[in-house]
Amino acid sequence: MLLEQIHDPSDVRKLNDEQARLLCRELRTFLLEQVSRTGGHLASNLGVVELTVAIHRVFDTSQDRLVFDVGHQCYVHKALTGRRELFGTLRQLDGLSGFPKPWESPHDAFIAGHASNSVSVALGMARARTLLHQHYQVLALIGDGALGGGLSFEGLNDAGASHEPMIVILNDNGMSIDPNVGGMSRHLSRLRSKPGYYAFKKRYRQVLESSQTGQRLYSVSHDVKTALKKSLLPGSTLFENMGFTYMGPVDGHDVVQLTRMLREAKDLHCPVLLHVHTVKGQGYGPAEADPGRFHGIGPFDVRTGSGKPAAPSFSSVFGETLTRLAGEDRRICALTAAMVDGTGLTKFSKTYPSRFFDVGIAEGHAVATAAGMAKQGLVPVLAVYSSFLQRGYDMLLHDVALSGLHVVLGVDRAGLVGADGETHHGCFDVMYLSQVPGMKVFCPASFAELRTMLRRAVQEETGPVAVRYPRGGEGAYQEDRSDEAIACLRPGTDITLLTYGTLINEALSAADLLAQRGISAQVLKLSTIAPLSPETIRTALTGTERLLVLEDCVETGCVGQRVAAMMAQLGMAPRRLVLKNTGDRFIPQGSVAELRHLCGLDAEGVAAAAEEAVHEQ
Ligand SMILES: Cc1ncc(C[n+]2csc(CCOP(=O)(O)OP(=O)(O)O)c2C)c(N)n1
Ligand SMILES: CC(=O)[C@@H](O)[C@H](O)COP(=O)(O)O
Ligand SMILES: [Mg+2]
Repeated sequence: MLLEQIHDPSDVRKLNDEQARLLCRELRTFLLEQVSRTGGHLASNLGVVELTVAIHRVFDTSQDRLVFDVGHQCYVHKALTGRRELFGTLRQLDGLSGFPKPWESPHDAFIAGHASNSVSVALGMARARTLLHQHYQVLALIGDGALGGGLSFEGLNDAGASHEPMIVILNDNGMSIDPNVGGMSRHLSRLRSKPGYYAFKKRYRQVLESSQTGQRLYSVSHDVKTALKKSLLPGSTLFENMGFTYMGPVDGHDVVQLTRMLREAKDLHCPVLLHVHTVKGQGYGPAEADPGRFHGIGPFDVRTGSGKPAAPSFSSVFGETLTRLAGEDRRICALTAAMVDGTGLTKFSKTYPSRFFDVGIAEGHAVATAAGMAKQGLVPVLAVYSSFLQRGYDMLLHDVALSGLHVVLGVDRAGLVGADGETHHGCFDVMYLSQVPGMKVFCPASFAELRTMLRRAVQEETGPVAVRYPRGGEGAYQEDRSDEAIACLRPGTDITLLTYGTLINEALSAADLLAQRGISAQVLKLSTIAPLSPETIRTALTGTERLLVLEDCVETGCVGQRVAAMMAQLGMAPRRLVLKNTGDRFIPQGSVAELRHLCGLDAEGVAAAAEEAVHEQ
């Protein structure tokens, strides 16, 4: 196999065109074999096989800087940069990351995970190169979905006018996770339908430059050039108008043509945008037919394309409940920032299409537009992953909270998410939501509680309100005690275990373990983590000598710190306080169970910490 002889990208640079084509075929087989075993972001990677090989034929990523946007499409790059043999550990604890990680390889120029920052980062690198008098190429590889995010426009706006030599490679497959949306997406689809655009433009330049009249005309003035271009090339691209040299659209599955175009782009020494047309899932029938399902997929059977059927999850319960609520109130609208299926909104989108808005990868915009809807009398419900909502923090404060608007947030993927790792864990929302004045934060611990809390958030609340829930399903706790601000699920005398959300399952199991060790643990469950009422704290925690607070968020700003401060202010500080959380650090990838264990948030870890606290004098 040719792939087995590729130990380093320098081996790719030695390949002739025929060998490059063969390598692409082998890489597709490799991706299918590997990802079908481990799960991962398959469809996007199948789509960039030729593009990645072409990049490595032209550039040396140990020196040149290749900045991935989102980074979920980096598998081929990893396979070609000495990490092929690690694919059996993909997205597992201590294994190969599914995203670029500079600490994994010098070929990974920058960390990635969240969309739309690549042009900005690449421009920063290009500026550093120029100011430090260094000589390397800078590339940003961005998908059409990520291009729709506002940050991309800020990057393009700056980069286009910068004159910095850099190449933005736009991987346009017409898809985000779902079909791409928005005006930019339409602009791209119009460009895609003119595959001869770049070739025609090149010919037109050659013709003008070769005749004397043409040369005179071409060099007379910018106005003449622009007028000529406009008359000959109606619909010149937004990118050109921003200051980029536009190349494309080029067939993203023709490795030879791609190589040629990249070489041309490299020689231009200015901001270039290379528009590449690819097919998401290319070369694997089931993924081409259903790229959304194969965007991020668990292990599956390559022959049939089928995997484990989806189990009920907090997201699916959220979507069902919201669809039901929307049937009762015509003011209810659902919004998503490009995560229709992930947030459980597929059914809503089909049942109430006129009240469903996929705004693209634009979380800040989603929050602000929800504010506008709320101000004018609608009840907007934005379902958004916790880590992506970080993008909307200012809009939460400025556009929603300052006016006390009734915007409902379904904060999905709260807490540890598992295999996506550092960039995707929802470990910050507890802190940043709790500090928004007027924000109420509900934390369901079961599907039943999610149903009740979402109904309450939509129908009874009047200001900003968030319902936060994790990735996946519920545990053994399936009751609905959401009416109680603090529910006592188990009485005990030696120590109180206080928690919220699905960590209640770990707390209850820890109490069982402690009982076996002769320790009596009280287990309390919070329904709301913001605001926290001093009265509730006083009533629930009176007489508690030892308190352990269990949470899957960072420590600074966690509920435990707030409860402790409140208790101190009430003059009832516990004799011993233990805060169990993810700490002030980034948590790596792994299964949720492994990561809970790593952070001491599993039953065993909690029991051990509680036991130590009880035995401490
Ligand atoms: C800020 C942010 N919002 C949402 C996501 C989730 N997300 C990951 S990939 C993706 C689609 C990206 O589409 P595109 O850039 O076109 O890449 P493709 O998968 O089509 O190759 C989305 C919405 C994210 N990673 N970051
Ligand atoms: C790359 C990315 O950001 C998304 O595809 C993310 O991996 C989705 O995560 P879920 O699997 O939790 O929906
Ligand atoms: Mg795309």
